[in-house]
Amino acid sequence: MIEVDIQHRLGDFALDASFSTPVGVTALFGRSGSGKTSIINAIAGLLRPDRGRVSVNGAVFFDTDKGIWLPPHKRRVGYVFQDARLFPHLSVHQNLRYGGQHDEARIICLLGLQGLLERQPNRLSGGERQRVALGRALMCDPQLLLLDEPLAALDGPRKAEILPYLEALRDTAEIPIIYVSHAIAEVARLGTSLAVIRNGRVARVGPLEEVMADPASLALLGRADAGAVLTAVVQRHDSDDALTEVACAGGTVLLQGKIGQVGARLRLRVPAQDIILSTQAPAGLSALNALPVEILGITEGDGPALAVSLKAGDERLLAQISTRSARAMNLSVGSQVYAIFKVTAATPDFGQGES
Ligand SMILES: Nc1ncnc2c1ncn2[C@@H]1O[C@H](COP(=O)(O)OP(=O)(O)OP(=O)(O)O)[C@@H](O)[C@H]1O
Repeated sequence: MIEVDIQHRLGDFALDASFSTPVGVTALFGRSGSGKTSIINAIAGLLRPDRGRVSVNGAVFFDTDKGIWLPPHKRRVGYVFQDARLFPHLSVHQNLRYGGQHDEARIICLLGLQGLLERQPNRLSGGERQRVALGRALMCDPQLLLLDEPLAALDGPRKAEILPYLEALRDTAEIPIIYVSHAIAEVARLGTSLAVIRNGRVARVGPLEEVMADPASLALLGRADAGAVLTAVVQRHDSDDALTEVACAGGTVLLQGKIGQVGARLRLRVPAQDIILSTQAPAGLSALNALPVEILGITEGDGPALAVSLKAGDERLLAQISTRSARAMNLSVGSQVYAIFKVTAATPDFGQGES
């Protein structure tokens, strides 16, 4: 359990953030300048807040009321930055061992570093460098891992290469991870909890699927980023049409290209703005996905759009439609409709599960 409650003034910027999240990956998501890095710097001890308290699994890092302040090196926190910050004169193996040798064999295997150990950092790709930085942080035996935009400097293919390693880390690590990002696709793929940071405050926090399916997320995350996350299992690949068929709680969904191995579990983010609602099963439409859903709620937003909360099996979808459409279609809570979307809308951005 991570418990954060900090207040701090940085020039004109006021940080006033509090959240508590269970073990897993807590994604801190927000625009540039919203205060994400300041929050994790306070957790790491690189920034000393004016007031507050931070504890991780019961270990108190600081508590201004009780006069507790642990210096950074006593917090056992692993920190990975956007740029890997490896020592250029040391080999990969020497870089890994710089802070410790905790669980070395397993970490090298988990991050696929076996073939890289004797290389110098200047002979690594950006993705490989980040894997080494992750390994180095883990070999210090941290009780908390802080990842500050670790993929931001990488191009699409390099992101695709490193994401499965981060997923493996999430699924096997026994320590909490805080993952800072302003890329919703990464957050949706890796997070277990989501804290939305706005103007130095935590605007919303909770289990990732719940926050992303909440109609309020339309205003909170913005039109381009709002959209619920479905869990899917790969059923088969259709090489003739270059499609992947996956099973979700609400029915079968088709994705573009060959995604994952048969049997692999995926997370699909379906953007709210990409869903079309229909009162009838679609015919004569090019969109290939049409899930039967029930309307759970219709929420007015700031503008002319409505957020429609949908039940697909035992999962949630979120659609954004115009007030005029809702009126013309006579939509109401309890209506059975179809959620229609193109294969591209649900296809993960970075070749999910290809490893
Ligand atoms: N030392 C400082 N003095 C004054 N203002 C600062 C200082 N450090 C950061 N800020 C301001 O605090 C705010 C939050 O910065 P922070 O780096 O925490 O945001 P962020 O969400 O991590 O942004 P990014 O995604 O761009 O890294 C910004 O408005 C920034 O300009």
